[in-house]
Amino acid sequence: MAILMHTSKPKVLIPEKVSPDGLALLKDQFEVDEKKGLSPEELKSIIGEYEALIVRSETQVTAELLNAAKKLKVVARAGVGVDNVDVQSATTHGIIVVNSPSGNINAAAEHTIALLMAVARNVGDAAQSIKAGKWERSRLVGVEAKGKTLAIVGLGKVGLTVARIANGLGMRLVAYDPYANPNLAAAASVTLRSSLAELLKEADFLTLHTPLIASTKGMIGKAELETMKSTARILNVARGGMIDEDALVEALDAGTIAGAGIDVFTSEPPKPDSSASRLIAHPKVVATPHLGASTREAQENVSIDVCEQVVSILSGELPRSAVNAPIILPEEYRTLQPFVQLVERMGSLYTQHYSSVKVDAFRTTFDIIYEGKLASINTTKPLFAALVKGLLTPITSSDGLNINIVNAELLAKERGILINEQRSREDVNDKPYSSSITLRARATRSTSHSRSRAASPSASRALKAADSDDQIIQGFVSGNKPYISRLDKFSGEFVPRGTLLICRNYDSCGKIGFVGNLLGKAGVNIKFMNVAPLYEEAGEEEGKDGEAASEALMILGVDRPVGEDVRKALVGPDGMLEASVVNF
Ligand SMILES: NC(=O)C1=CN([C@@H]2O[C@H](COP(=O)(O)OP(=O)(O)OC[C@H]3O[C@@H](n4cnc5c(N)ncnc54)[C@H](O)[C@@H]3O)[C@@H](O)[C@H]2O)C=CC1
Ligand SMILES: O=C(O)C(=O)COP(=O)(O)O
Repeated sequence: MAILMHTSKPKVLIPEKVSPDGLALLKDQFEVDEKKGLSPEELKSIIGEYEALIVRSETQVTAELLNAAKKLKVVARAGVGVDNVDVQSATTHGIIVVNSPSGNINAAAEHTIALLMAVARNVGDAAQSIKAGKWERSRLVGVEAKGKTLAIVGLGKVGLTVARIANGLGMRLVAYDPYANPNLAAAASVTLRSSLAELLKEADFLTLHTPLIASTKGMIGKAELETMKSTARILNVARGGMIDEDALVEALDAGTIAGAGIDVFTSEPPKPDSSASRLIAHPKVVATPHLGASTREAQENVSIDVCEQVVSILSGELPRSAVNAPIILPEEYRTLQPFVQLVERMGSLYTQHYSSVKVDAFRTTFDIIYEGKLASINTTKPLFAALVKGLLTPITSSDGLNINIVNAELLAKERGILINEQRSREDVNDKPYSSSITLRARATRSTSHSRSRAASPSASRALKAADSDDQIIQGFVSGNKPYISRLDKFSGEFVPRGTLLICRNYDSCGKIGFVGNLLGKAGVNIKFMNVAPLYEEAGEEEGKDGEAASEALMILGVDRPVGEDVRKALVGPDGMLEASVVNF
């Protein structure tokens, strides 16, 4: 079987300014191309070479760009908002989108407070005036934050951080967020309002902290502005497009809104004569060029956060903050990660071993049984994906198929693979591990539903009842290392790593010498060898001389790939019954 290997380092494209702190993590393993100022056409023409793309808010990651991306496995957004990424299209292509959900929250919240104070005390106007040689003390009298009502729309991570800082300024805090956690709101001294209309009426300062989505687009328009106090000031460090820029300019001109501090615009950078440009030019507006996340600290945080995730994804591990995949809790992540590796290797061992010993041995109906502690975890989706990846990667082109938690279910279905997930409550207290996994390929196609989660009373009872023609692989994790503990009817522990030669033979003298001799002639060194005897319930078979003979499995770790000619030469009347070569 052809095993595909990368001959060159995977490539990562960074078309924007991303802090070098994270990029340093990539440079050893990947080819990192920082290419700023690319036009959409230029980006499209080169994206096909890259496995990872790291962006901030300026690069538009469109469906058209993703269509041109032949090898892309991850789009990493070094920040929070993914409104510049076509996440749906990425999902369709099996491309994981990750972001840094908390790396720049503090920066965005502090910038909001900076704008609040700047607007309250006319800092922008005063700075320009004094630089122009003026001394306008009476025109530039401001207002205090203390005692004023800060109305927050969107009480998520940034909104809550703004609330906590504003609480320290002595502001009265109210918020509108239909999905807010009331306990977190109360702990931050925020009173929740049940409608936006109610909130707007009482705002001295209004600040927006929602994502730009259908329900927030244009949420502050002419009609909303008209319900606000004429002394109210508006802040936006979330996204352009949530406030109608023309309506705000009109209200500022008419004096029905007192001022605004704006960091984000409908077009960035603003086009000349656009509504964004008019808003920026307005004397009552303090404007900044999308600087919310632009602190050294935040850029370092988000860069390290997403680069670590790029490394994880390109190494076949789970990302921490996938936008288009189920979120794995940190404690679950720690539990699952070694099992993800185990399951992927079990799947890969299955495909490589069985299709090597018998061409048509690959089956499409599998039971995967989680036993012990693993049986009580909430989500097994990453394990399911790892199994599909392990099963299919050895028989597909690694460039053509990018299997991950986003698309595994769909790909399994497309290939007619049924995976029936079961949880066994069987006690594993007498074992040297707390969880184990059994993969069973059924001899006949079952009608069971893919990803069904039937709880099985006991994995070993289920296996005892199994068809003798079922193919079985069992494994466990110990000290974070994956072990295979059973392969078919043989039990014996080995680590699925490097190149393994797996031989089935009658347990008689001279077999080890036979294999060693042949491998030696082929220049292959044996690094280690394990012998796996028959599993306790498996019976003995008749040897070639008619006597009852016991079979055993020999697992040899070798230092280089074993050619198909050598593998074939190992099998014969004086040698092995079967031999397979497996690469991890
Ligand atoms: N200017 C900048 O450089 C930065 C901007 N941001 C932006 O700030 C915004 C908030 O970010 P996070 O706090 O991290 O997000 P988050 O997801 O933690 O919070 C968003 C909140 O908005 C609420 N929400 C959603 N729809 C709503 C609706 N229709 N009405 C009221 N509330 C609604 C949600 O329930 C959630 O609590 C995002 O748009 C993000 O892109 C974030 C960092 C830097
Ligand atoms: O994280 C966000 O949502 C931001 O808006 C920050 O954008 P930036 O990375 O500074 O282009």
